[in-house]
Amino acid sequence: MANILTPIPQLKLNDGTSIPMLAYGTGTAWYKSAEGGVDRKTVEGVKTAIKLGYYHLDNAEVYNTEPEMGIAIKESKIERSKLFVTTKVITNIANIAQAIDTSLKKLQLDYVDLYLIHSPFFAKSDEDLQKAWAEMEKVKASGKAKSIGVSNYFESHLKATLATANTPPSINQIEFHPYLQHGSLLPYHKSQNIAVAAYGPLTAVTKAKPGPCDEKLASLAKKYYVSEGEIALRWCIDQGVVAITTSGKEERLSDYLRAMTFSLTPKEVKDLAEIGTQKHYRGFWKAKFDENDRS
Ligand SMILES: NC(=O)C1=CN([C@@H]2O[C@H](COP(=O)(O)OP(=O)(O)OC[C@H]3O[C@@H](n4cnc5c(N)ncnc54)[C@H](O)[C@@H]3O)[C@@H](O)[C@H]2O)C=CC1
Ligand SMILES: O=CCc1c[nH]c2ccccc12
Repeated sequence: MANILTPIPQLKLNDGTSIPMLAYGTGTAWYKSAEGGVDRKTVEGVKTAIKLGYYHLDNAEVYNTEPEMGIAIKESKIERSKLFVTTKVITNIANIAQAIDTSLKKLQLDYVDLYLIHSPFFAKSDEDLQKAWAEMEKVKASGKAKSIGVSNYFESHLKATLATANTPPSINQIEFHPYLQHGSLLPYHKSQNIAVAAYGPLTAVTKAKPGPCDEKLASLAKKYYVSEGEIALRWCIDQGVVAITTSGKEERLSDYLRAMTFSLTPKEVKDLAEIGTQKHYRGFWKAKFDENDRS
């Protein structure tokens, strides 16, 4: 089993802070459909991740796993400053000031490193996006979030937000893998100095298999003596994109860390990207994207 021999690289955000480029999320394999008692399996999952060196933890109010993450952090006895904790707001988007307080209480933290608007689909107009963003800026000013950002935003949502923002979003967390590259969205982020984080980074080797990338992923895995999943994670990181993954299996989580021990060449990144355009696959928020597509 691999341990964290090579440190996880950090990406500098536009507000001067740094974010670890590999994260452990509690939204997919772990989320609870309703609030309830503490789920010890989730607590142990987060503790295992921290033990292995996953110091970037991703959460959201809708996952109902903030209490478990809070307990895991406490029980891990890890220094707060070593962790990078993200959470997101959507259910309580109408009262962001209260939502951050509730999340912090559940997480047993004084601040989060990153606070995100989970999706733009609550907004009926650009003004709704702009008002919500102004509330996010207040959260940052209060010190309850070191950085603020968005998730699942199209270019049009970012443009509307930037039109009135005093502080631009630091990051947009989107589904990103070879089968969902979003055309010009990544270059747009670069032009605005907004970072990108990928959820679902393993999709090409899990849910979207079989696909046109299979052969390339297999040959790269053979070349670097790693699994195809580690190639998929590296493909994000080598493009400057933060990868957010998860697993309930310690061995798998440990293996993902091998993605920190090599890099793909620019040609390998490009080849996989080109092959990936032959297939389109979206795993999350499908109905919302179909309904709202104005990209
Ligand atoms: N902002 C947003 O709207 C969203 C955010 N997220 C965040 O991203 C995190 C990761 O999202 P995922 O889509 O789960 O990431 P992912 O694409 O890395 O997939 C991880 C899943 O793949 C499974 N897996 C890994 N290797 C496998 C293999 N060889 N064969 C079969 N299955 C395998 C793992 O057990 C795990 O369940 C979430 O926990 C959440 O924190 C996820 C979805 C939406
Ligand atoms: O964050 C995206 C995926 C996800 C997992 N659990 C929920 C609950 C409600 C909305 C989205 C999600």
